[in-house]
Amino acid sequence: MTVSRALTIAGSDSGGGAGIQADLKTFTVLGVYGMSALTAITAQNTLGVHGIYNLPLEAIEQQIDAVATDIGVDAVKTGMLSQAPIIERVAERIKANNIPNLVVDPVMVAKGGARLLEQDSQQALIRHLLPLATVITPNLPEAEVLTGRTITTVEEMKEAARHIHSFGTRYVVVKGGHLDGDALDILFDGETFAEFVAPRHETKHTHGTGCTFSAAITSELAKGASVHDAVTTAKHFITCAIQDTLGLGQGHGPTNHWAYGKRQHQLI
Ligand SMILES: Nc1ncnc2c1ncn2[C@@H]1O[C@H](COP(=O)(O)OP(=O)(O)OP(=O)(O)O)[C@@H](O)[C@H]1O
Ligand SMILES: Cc1ncc(COP(=O)(O)O)c(N)n1
Repeated sequence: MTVSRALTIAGSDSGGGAGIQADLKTFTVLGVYGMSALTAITAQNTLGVHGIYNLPLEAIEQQIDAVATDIGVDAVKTGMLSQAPIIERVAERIKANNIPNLVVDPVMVAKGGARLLEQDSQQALIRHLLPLATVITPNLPEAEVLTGRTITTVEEMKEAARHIHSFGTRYVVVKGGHLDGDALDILFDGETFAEFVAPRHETKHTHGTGCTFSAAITSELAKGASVHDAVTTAKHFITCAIQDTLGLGQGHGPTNHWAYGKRQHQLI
């Protein structure tokens, strides 16, 4: 039996809705063997982030090298990388281990408002990580930071995708979760745009949607899918996960990682 292998390089969310935990759940549901390299431990629940503890660069490097040199990695995603030295070290180890199919989720601020990427480190993402990336998946506030422009329309999302593509990333997905109306995401491959639309579901339980979406893209790339097909599956996965809410916690609760599998099962 051949198994596809995916690695997440991200922070731990003790509440289980975002970060490493969301990624590993997504990998498992999509039938991919999941591995992790932790960059930080957060004390977090649905009400917010209560503490952030970055791991030493040495520990981050050893985790990436350990899995890459033995088990192998078919696709990798990055999530919370909170400081420029962490970004630089992660980029260096991805390159040194020749890890293919890099999906960058440029996590900057948690839903509750806590800063997960230091402001003076944003340029390091552009300089060190984006040129290595197959796909980058900014939400609107992240796309605004990366481009220095305000984004309020689909046309402006497309302009932002063009701008971000010029940093060297092969594909750009600008997520429209923060706009009003349908949940519309744009995929740009350097020449053409594709749109992925789902009805907006009115819910406060959207903690970790970006992590889950990018982990689903990573899973599909690990299995050999094209970027367009990977985004199609990821959109379906996250739409199911948002619609079939678990209602956990007193604040922004997690999405439902089982929902996509349940839906597929019902279709059989
Ligand atoms: N209320 C909603 N209903 C349906 N789809 C949504 C909703 N909110 C977000 N989405 C979709 O979820 C995916 C993630 O987008 P979003 O903009 O929420 O990412 P994000 O802000 O990075 O998430 P997070 O910061 O929570 O990790 C996108 O495909 C987006 O269109
Ligand atoms: C460890 C970690 N990684 C990523 C997020 C972003 O998710 P959200 O924006 O939904 O809070 C988070 N809160 N925690």
